[in-house]
This record gives sequence, C-alpha cells and structure tokens, in this order.
Amino acid sequence: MAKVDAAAVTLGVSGETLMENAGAAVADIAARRWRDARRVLVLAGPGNNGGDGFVAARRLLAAGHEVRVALLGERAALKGDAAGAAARWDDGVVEPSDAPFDWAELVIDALFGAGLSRPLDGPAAALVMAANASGKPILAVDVPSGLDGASGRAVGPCVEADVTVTFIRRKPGHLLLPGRTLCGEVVVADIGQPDGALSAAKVAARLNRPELWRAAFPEPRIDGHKYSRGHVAVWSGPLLATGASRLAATAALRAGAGAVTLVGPRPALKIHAAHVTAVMLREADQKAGWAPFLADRRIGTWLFGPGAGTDEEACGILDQGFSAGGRAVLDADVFTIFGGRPEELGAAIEDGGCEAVLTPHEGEFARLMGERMRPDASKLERALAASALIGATVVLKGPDTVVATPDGCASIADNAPAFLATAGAGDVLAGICAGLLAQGMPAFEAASAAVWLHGEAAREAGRGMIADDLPLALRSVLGRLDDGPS
Ligand SMILES: NC(=O)C1=CN([C@@H]2O[C@H](COP(=O)(O)OP(=O)(O)OC[C@H]3O[C@@H](n4cnc5c(N)ncnc54)[C@H](OP(=O)(O)O)[C@@H]3O)[C@@H](O)[C@H]2O)[C@@H](O)CC1
Ligand SMILES: [K+]
Repeated sequence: MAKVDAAAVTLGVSGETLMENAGAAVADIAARRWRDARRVLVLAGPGNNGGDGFVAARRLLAAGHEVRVALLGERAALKGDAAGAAARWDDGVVEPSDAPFDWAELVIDALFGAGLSRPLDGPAAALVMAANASGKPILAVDVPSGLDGASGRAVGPCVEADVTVTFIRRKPGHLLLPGRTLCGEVVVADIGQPDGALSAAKVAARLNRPELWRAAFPEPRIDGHKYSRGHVAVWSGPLLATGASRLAATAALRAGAGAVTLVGPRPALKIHAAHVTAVMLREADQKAGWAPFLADRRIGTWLFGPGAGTDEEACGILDQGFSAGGRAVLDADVFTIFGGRPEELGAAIEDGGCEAVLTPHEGEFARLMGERMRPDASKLERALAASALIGATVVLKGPDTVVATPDGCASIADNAPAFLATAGAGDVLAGICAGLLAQGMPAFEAASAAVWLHGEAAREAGRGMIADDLPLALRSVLGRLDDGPS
C-alpha cells in the first residue's frame, strides 16, 4: 500500500487527498451503519491512521454528531498529512486515560494501521483494552489496532472490531485468522486512487472467488465423452479404512470427472462394492500394484493419501504413482510418509514429471515441513515457501485455506462455514480437486475452485452436515456457477 500511495502521488493524486477520502469513507460508513449513534469517540494514533481518524472526526462533527478525539501522543509530534488533518480539527483532544467510553455510542479506532511495527504496550495497550472492555461498537480504520495486516496475527493486545473499513484492497490480515475474526465485517472503500496506481504493487494473493478461476472452469462439451472429461484413479485404503478414499472418489465424479476408479486390494473393493455404483472398481494385483492401471493412456490424474496407510506397501504404491507421472493429488498419509522430508517429496514429484497438488491441514503441514518454517511466518508465507520448495501447488487447509503455487500466486478463502471442520471433509476436497484437474483445469485454478466449491457445498448442506453430504450438495453449487458472479 505504501507503493500504491507513492504511485498515486506520482500520478497526481496527493497523500492529503487520499487521506481526506479515506477519512470521508470512514465517516460515511459510521453514519450509515450506526444511524442512531450521536456521540462518537475517535481514538487517534501518532501516524496516518490517526490522520484518517481526524478527518473522520471533522466530517462526523459537520454532519451533526457530537465527537471527541482521544489522541495517543502529542499533537505537535504529528507529521505530514496526519499533522494537516489534525490542524483542520478545530476542537481539542483528550488524553487517552480520559477517553470517554461511557459517554460514547460508537468508537472509531484510528490508532494504528499499516504502520504497526511492534506489539502494543503501555498507554496504547491500555487504550485498546479499555475500548474492548467498553462494550461499545467499534469501527476500525484500515485494520483493528494491534493486528498485523500482512499476516493476520495479533502479537499483543488488539482491538476487536465490529466493522473494519479498509482502503483500495483487502490485505491478507483481513482474511487470515485470527485477523478475520478481529476485523468483524470488512468494507473496502475506494479513496480516489488513480488508475494504474495499483500496478505498482505486485499483488500475489487474491481473495478466492469464482472470478479468480471461472474462466478456466471446465465446461462439458456436447461432443465430449466420459474419457474426454478425464479419468481419475483413486488408491483405496485397506479393508477397514475404505471410507476416506470412497469420499474422495465420489467427490471427483461430482466435480465433473468423466470416470473415477477406486483401485486397491480385493477385500477393500468388496466393501466399496456395497456402497458405490457410478464409481468403478479395479483390483490391484498384489505384485504389480496399480502401475499397469495407471499406465493406461486414459488415466491422467491419480489421487493418493486418504486412508492409504504408511506401511511399506503404501510407500510402494505411492512410488508407482510418481513413476506414472500425470497430475497427482497428494493428501493425508503422504505427509506422514514424507514427514520432515519435503525436499525428497519434491524430488519424487520432479523425477516422475508429475504436476502435483498437496492438500495438507496445519497438522499435516507441520509434520511434512518439520522445522523449516520461520516461527513468525504467516500462513500465506508458509504456503508459498512450501510450494516453492517442493515444486507443487500447496493447499494449506483451514478456515482460511491458502492455495499457493511455486511461482508465487496465492488465493485465500473465507467462505468455509465453521461446521465444515468434520471428519472426511478433507478427503472430499482432495476428490473435488482431482476431478477438476482431470478435466484439464490448471492446478492453481483447480485447487482454488475446489476450495471455494467445498465451502459453498458445506453451506448448501447446512448445519448438521457430514462429509458424505458434500458431494451431493455440489450439484446445486455447480448449478449456480452458471448464474454468474456471486
Ligand atoms: N493507500 C493507503 O492505504 C492509505 C493509507 N492511509 C492510512 O495510513 C495508514 C498508515 O499510516 P502510517 O504508515 O503512518 O502508519 P500508522 O499505522 O498510522 O502507525 C505509524 C505510527 O505508529 C507508531 N507505532 C507503530 N507501532 C507502534 C506500537 N506498537 N506502539 C506504539 N507506536 C507504534 C509508529 O511509530 P514508530 O514505529 O515510527 O516509532 C508511527 O508513529 C493506513 O493504515 C491508513 O489508515 C490513508 O491515510 C491514505 C491512503
Ligand atoms: K486502526
């Protein structure tokens, strides 16, 4: 944002104008969201976030509100645009310790934004804790004070906002947890930044929405047939662990793959046979494994991991997958097999000439990566670093699932409902992903689409859903995709 700011100034829009527009947007949203709030307390900090607060204070006063400003730091110490904004505030300011929380009906948090450089302590921490304890509605300017907008982390005390008004674009911290919950509802306001200013920032991460991948989403062709829609091979778990691979296989089919085959030992297939109809079954010869099947020219995509096990036999089957090449979705037990050895996983993927998508949750990710990650790295940074190290698309799952590619693209999802955290849901996600890859969707788009569809399917199924419900719920979600952007 600092680069965008600088580019805006070069393109003829001053910092003063941007700040005026930012403060105006805050005042406008405050007045519209809290129509009945007459008494507004603005908490202003020592930088430009505080400057936005002074602009909002002046505008709310002009609109007929009663406004008080509590300033952290000395008025004379304000610099640049913030000093200008404070100079146009004709009233006085009060000390933070005198901030009239009891009097206020709305609190505007303009203490710290993008310039937060360390955990809050002393009077700043006390003011943030008093704001949270006041029970009054809080509108945060840019980010709740104390939240790191780049990582979504709050290393010290942090404002818990009801609404956060940010500018130009969401920042990763608005989406990554715990940031998302500390922000409340996020409103993005334009502040008159000139066209072209945004290209100054290399935007690596995007919000996961259909607009991101819709153009690459596979459309069935009227002259197509089941094999032209892609064939997915899913390695089955053993006799007493077939459920996970069956969930994945069913999901791959629902995601539009033309054909899906569960491959495994006969005793496991007998269990599958009692459950599936459209999913095909193929016995893997005890010696030859699934290598002959994968060598079939129609199998372009294979999925290994859910319920697969980690014994020597499972490792051998996984090796056969790598040797077969093609597109691979690697989940669950793969991260135990390669625990602490991500470089070796990367080498196996590369040697096989595979295009791989890995779908670990946080626990599996930690197991796979061992000690390699900086402890303070954000989820976004960790997913990008692992993806670059391994040479595969990484789907780091959670309520804020990040999809990252080796060339530095990322998406962050915010649509998964809390009740999606349930047994088997991850297997369904891996299956959707495989189903989309099999239809030729590029890995980043396929993985991002799978994550979004998975979240929407859970919403569609509603509370009380279990993983078994998700594949069927995909039908309505896919149907709505045709209705245009949501
Ligand atoms: N294009 C845009 O996006 C636009 C952005 N705009 C706005 O500008 C905001 C960014 O402004 P900013 O860069 O001045 O930083 P800001 O957050 O006010 O804080 C810096 C001050 O806080 C201090 N400080 C830091 N940490 C501290 C701590 N823990 N405890 C105590 N002090 C601490 C730090 O001191 P220092 O670290 O130097 O000692 C410095 O004095 C942005 O969020 C948005 O609201 C709009 O106006 C226009 C367009
Ligand atoms: K703030």
